[in-house]
This record gives sequence, structure tokens and C-alpha cells, in this order.
Amino acid sequence: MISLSDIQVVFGRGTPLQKQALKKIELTIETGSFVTVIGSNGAGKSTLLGVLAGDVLPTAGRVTIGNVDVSRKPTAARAGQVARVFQDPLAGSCGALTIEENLALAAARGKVRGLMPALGSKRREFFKERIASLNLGLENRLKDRMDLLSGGQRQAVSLVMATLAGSDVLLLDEHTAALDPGMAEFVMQLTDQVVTERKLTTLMVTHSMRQALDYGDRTVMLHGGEIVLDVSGGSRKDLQVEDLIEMFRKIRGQKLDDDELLIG
Ligand SMILES: Nc1ncnc2c1ncn2[C@@H]1O[C@H](COP(=O)(O)OP(=O)(O)OP(=O)(O)O)[C@@H](O)[C@H]1O
Repeated sequence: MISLSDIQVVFGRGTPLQKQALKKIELTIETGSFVTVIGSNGAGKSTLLGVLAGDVLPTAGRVTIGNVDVSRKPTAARAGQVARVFQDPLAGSCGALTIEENLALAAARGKVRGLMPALGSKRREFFKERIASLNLGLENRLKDRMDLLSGGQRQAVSLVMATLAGSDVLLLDEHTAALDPGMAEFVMQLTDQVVTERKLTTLMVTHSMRQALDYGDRTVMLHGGEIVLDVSGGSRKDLQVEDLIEMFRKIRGQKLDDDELLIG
């Protein structure tokens, strides 16, 4: 279970640019739940993921993951517990390393570094099997550099990487936003499969209202650093994309800019 209690994040405290990105967030997420997170630009979505990943330490409040208080633990100390896939396909892997080198690094996340096991034939075979399950033919390209892959291929490999260290929590930060619609759909289906098979507790930030309702079992809307909507179960099943957009409009109290959300 993940629990956020009274989480506040203030950036640039005491400067003219001071910004309270999260205000007294209270959120409990059951183990294995898949939560979609929506909200307009600057609502605090990425900050929320950052608080869970450890790269944003809260100004106040408590974060627990699996009953362990991680509030003051930096990213490296949570690396074996929390995996993250970013919007930019170049962000979560190293382009200059080969696919298998990236996989080896991902598998070592959260473990004591130093004497890393060499990439022996057993490990190669294991990586090959995992990559073959993507059905993208990448199992024959394990020695290719990551930066030779398309954005969609890279996101697919990033999802495999996210599962290698045995993390229970998966954070997805608009991880399909930079892909063309066909590839975005492929990566979403893969995401759903990975989350279900591995029973991962997942938070997915998305600007797509369709994705927010089609995937996962709960939807949370942030606005101005606060949770303004939290739906699951029957009331979520009854929700249509149009209803969500209407709620968005009401909460914002103004007309939405076209780039603030995607209807599809
Ligand atoms: N490192 C930082 N320093 C100062 N302000 C920041 C920092 N990171 C985020 N902010 C501010 O905090 C607020 C919340 O930002 P955040 O990136 O969490 O929003 P978001 O909902 O993810 O937005 P978007 O959809 O545009 O990515 C914004 O006003 C943003 O400008």
C-alpha cells in the first residue's frame, strides 16, 4: 500500500518565484491498484510522482510505501521499490549503451553497485526472452545502441526495464504522449499487460481523458496542487469522457485551452 499523508511541496521558498505545488495531499493507494492521474498544466501531477519516486522531498507530510516511511529517502534509496517511465523516450535509458547494457543496469537498480555480474550467457538468454515477449523483433538487436530505436520501441524496452529490479510500484509520467497514436495504443496495451501480470501498484499521469478512463481502476484529478476528484468502482465505470471534460470545466471555472487535455 502507498500512503501520502498531509503532503505539501513548496518550490523556491522565500523567493519571488515561490510556488506551492502540492497542498495537504491525502491519498491511500491499495497494493495492485492502477490509478490514472489527470489535471491541467501545472496542477502538480509530476510533482506527485516525484514525491513518490524520491526526487522531490516533501516540505511537510509523510510518504509510506509498503509500510516503510520513505519521506526523507532520496531516489537512490527507493530505486529497488519504485520504477518510473518518463514522457521523453530518451530520458529513462542511456542512448549510448546497447539494449542489453541498459537492461543489465535496470536489473541492478537498488542493489549495491560495484561488482556487477558480467553479462553471461544465462543473463543474455533471460533478457532475450523478456524482450522477445514484446513481439517487436528486438531480441535480435540486443547489441544495438538504444538510440537506434524508435520512440515507441524505446518506451516498450523501458517498460521491460521497469520490471527487472522487482519494483512493486510503477510510475508512468505521460509515457505515451510523445508517440504517434498507433504506437501509443501499443505501449498502453503493453503497460496494462505488465501491470496486471506483475500486480504492480501503478500511477499513470495522462493528458488523455480516454486513457484516464479506459485504463486502471481509479482516476484522480489534481487542480492547483489539490485532489479535486477521486473516482473508482461503479461511479467511474459510468463516467464518459464528456463527463470528465465537463468536470474539468467546472473545476477550472473557465474554458479549457485546447492543449490542456486530449479528448481522445
Ligand atoms: N523544480 C521546480 N521549481 C519551481 N517550480 C516548480 C518546479 N517543479 C514544478 N514547479 C511548479 O510547480 C507547479 C506544479 O508543477 P508540475 O510539473 O507538478 O505540474 P503538472 O501537473 O505535472 O503540469 P504539466 O501537465 O504541465 O506537466 C507548477 O506551477 C510548476 O511551475
